[in-house]
Amino acid sequence: METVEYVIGLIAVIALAGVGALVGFVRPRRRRRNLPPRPGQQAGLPGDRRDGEEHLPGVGDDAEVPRDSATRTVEDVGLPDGPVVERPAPVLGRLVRLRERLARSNSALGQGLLALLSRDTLDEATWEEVEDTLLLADLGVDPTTRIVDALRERVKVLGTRDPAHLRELLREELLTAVGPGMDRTLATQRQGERPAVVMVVGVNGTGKTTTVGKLARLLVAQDKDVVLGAADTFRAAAAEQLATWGDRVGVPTVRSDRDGADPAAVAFDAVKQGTEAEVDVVLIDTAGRLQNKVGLMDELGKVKRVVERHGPVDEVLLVLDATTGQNGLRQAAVFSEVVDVTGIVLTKLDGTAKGGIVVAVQQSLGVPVKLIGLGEGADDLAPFEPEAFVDALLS
Ligand SMILES: Nc1nc2c(ncn2[C@@H]2O[C@H](COP(=O)(O)OP(=O)(O)OP(=O)(O)O)[C@@H](O)[C@H]2O)c(=O)[nH]1
Repeated sequence: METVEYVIGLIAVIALAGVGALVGFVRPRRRRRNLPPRPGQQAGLPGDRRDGEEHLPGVGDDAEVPRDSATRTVEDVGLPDGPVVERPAPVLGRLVRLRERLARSNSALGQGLLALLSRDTLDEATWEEVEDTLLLADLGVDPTTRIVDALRERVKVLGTRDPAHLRELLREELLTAVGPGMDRTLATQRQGERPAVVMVVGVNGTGKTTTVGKLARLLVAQDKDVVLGAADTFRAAAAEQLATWGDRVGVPTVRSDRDGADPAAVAFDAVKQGTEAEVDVVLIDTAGRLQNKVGLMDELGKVKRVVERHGPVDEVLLVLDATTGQNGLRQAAVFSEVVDVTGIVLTKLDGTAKGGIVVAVQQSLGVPVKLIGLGEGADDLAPFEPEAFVDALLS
């Protein structure tokens, strides 16, 4: 009997221990199930591991739960294709778009002349004022005398006092002075097996690098392939500045790794690479130099001669800052002797009342103004159109 009681007691103890153990194991797992789901996790999502059971991390779990979710490919996350290339503004009608800038800065010329011609009497004193207005706008003495003489004569012969008619006469005379018949085409067509080569020259700070950058955009807008040559090796930041302009429109820049490298060598390489790449145009930026520094002017002549080993330089553009007025004419004459300037770029016409410099510089050099700068914006460079220019002055 004692043995039976002993066995029953032993079974009871074992059973109690078993229940206790079961409770101990089951409780913690229940508690875990009641935890809120992790953000974004729902039942049945790939985060659930144990054969249909939800899994939330707990003390003692592996630090990392293996993922069996489909990995997203690069295409799925939509990476950008490459650097964003800008689309420059169309070339056609640029001057018309920018006419406000000209009209604003040159209102003394256009509106001033119209006001004088509309006076009740056109006496000697009034004609003198007309003359002064033209001179103040930097037209130069000869063109001013010609315009005033022609206007006086026509007003006298026609006997007109009608403002609209007088405006028309003034427009015609200004247009004649600006030279509507001059050839202003930029030589940017490929020449047989080689690209057109354009060199940009001028004194410091006139806007050469900016002009090369803007011109590259203008050519890209005409669907031309362009290479830039950073032959301004004087100013450390110039090559960087040029390359940035090029990058914006997907145009490569040939430059030297070294500051102070030989500008002729850089220009030569630019034309070589442009030829190999079969581009349409190679644009070469050069360092600013004062016209009275003989050594620097000689160096410029050398750059041109070295480039000419590949073939002729098709266009030499002299950049003149319109705000410097008559001083620009002296620069123009010296540069023209050294590198045979074929076209003028007048920059900063948005910031000066001296729009007449267009007439003066053409008159003194016999070289046409081909482009004008009308602001610091990337597309604020326009091909020069005499009619649109005069209309802007008189608007
Ligand atoms: N308002 C105005 N500013 C201009 C125009 N063209 C150029 N500039 C500004 O003129 C300044 C000088 O331009 P750059 O292109 O650096 O001149 P640069 O001739 O290359 O200078 P250097 O290399 O030192 O000789 C810059 O601040 C340009 O933004 C323009 O048409 N209008």
